[in-house]
Amino acid sequence: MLDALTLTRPDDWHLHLRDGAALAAVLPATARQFARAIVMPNLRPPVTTAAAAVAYRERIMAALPTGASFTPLMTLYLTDNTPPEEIARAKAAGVVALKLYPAGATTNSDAGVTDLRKCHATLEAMQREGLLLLVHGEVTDAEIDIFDREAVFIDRVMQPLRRDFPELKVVFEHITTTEAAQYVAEAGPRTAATLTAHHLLYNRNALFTGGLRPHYYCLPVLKKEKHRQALVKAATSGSPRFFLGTDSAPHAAVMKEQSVCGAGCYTAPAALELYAEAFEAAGALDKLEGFASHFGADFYGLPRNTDRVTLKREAWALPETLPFGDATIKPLRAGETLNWKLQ
Ligand SMILES: NC(=O)N[C@@H](CC(=O)O)C(=O)O
Ligand SMILES: [Zn+2]
Ligand SMILES: [Zn+2]
Repeated sequence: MLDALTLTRPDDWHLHLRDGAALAAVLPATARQFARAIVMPNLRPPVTTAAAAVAYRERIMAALPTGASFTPLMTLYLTDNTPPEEIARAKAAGVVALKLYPAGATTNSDAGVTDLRKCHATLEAMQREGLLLLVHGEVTDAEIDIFDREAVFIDRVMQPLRRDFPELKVVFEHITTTEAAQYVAEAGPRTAATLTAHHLLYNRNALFTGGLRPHYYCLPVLKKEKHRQALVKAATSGSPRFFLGTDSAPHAAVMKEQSVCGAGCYTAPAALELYAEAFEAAGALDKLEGFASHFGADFYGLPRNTDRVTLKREAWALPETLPFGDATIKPLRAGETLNWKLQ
């Protein structure tokens, strides 16, 4: 049995860092594990301009613990009204991607896109300038069953998008279904997907074990076991178009433990350990490095990291709660034992 695993330092290709005291509380956990992260723009108000992204990047850099080496990769929040001219400004400012939130699909998505046809000129500018499009892939129609919203999104949005913008690089974020895994596997070199640790480890039973479990509620919501198995197969396949994106999405414990609970799982404190557990359960630890440390950088056209990290087989307990500004936060698996530990 393998007792230690050394990998190229990984990157997180889908991360929520929030702002202010929350940012200061969660950033060290990510900076300890990852060299870079794609930082989601769904703040209140959302990050919709190059100038706002630059200011947000400065707040992130100011919140970094001294001595930490971490590079935030910035994104803009696409709206119906993002002007095509903003794309050149974004590129010049070092922004690497825009994020498509269908309006109302998830946490802080009210300002999202109501109809992608309104964004054609902006998508053309992105294709021309080489900025990526990152997609929260769920339709929002209330009449569509919540467990089907990702599959329906493929037919209604993804297929036309790929047809109209074949050169655009698109990342189907946090995929949760057999349909999405299959779509990405067959879609050609300019379409990729991120996979979270929680969607690799859990099916929807986790939401209801012994009672309603708000800390397992995220969007897209956990699916049936057959979907989880398809995701594990994709992640461990060695295909360079499936890579790590934690979607670590911190919400204060008091907000999660409410009659109406916000969507998001906080996985940053043990992200790599959780992925190692999922890959080990599939007998595929040898595939973890490509998934966590190589394929994302390759798809984004960025250099791979050169430093290394080591995971040791060691039992340790995640704290029950962690500080979160004036509040507290419960990481996924709070109070439970993990079997891998990042050194
Ligand atoms: N994944 C989630 O459940 N929540 C994310 C938003 C998102 O990524 O959809 C958040 O910002 O809290
Ligand atoms: Zn999302
Ligand atoms: Zn997210």
